[in-house]
Amino acid sequence: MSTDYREKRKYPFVKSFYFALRGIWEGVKTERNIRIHSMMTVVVILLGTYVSLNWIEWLFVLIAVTGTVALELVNSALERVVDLVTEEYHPLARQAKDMAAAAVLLYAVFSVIVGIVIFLPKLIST
Ligand SMILES: Nc1ncnc2c1ncn2[C@@H]1O[C@H](COP(=O)(O)OP(=O)(O)OP(=O)(O)O)[C@@H](O)[C@H]1O
Repeated sequence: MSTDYREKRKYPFVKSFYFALRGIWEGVKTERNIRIHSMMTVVVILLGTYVSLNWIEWLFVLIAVTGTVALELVNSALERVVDLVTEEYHPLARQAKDMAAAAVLLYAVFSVIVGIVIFLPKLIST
């Protein structure tokens, strides 16, 4: 990659927005976990509407679901960067991928706890 390319790389805001949307689309297209979490996001939003969450509950639920998908995207981006740097086995590559996966796992546990705390009492009482 030449320095020249970096100097020219000043895109307007709308174009940067387009790149981000393209990143979401690439993630959904190529990563099974992102597809699963995106579908779960839709299900959770429908369920939240059905049980009439209040605004604080919505806030927690949205932080949980959007955070999970966002972290999955970062994890997938990091996997690609690692694969770009090396296709050989390398302890640092392993650590980088394992740590990124661990971040997703931790956040997924938080999301499940949020889901249980908010939805379980409502579903039991309906
Ligand atoms: N170049 C590498 N060097 C060392 N270990 C690696 C390397 N690439 C992958 N690994 C190990 O294999 C694991 C799985 O890596 P991989 O790239 O297949 O991701 P993944 O978790 O299967 O991703 P996904 O299923 O989300 O696509 C990593 O967490 C890491 O422990």
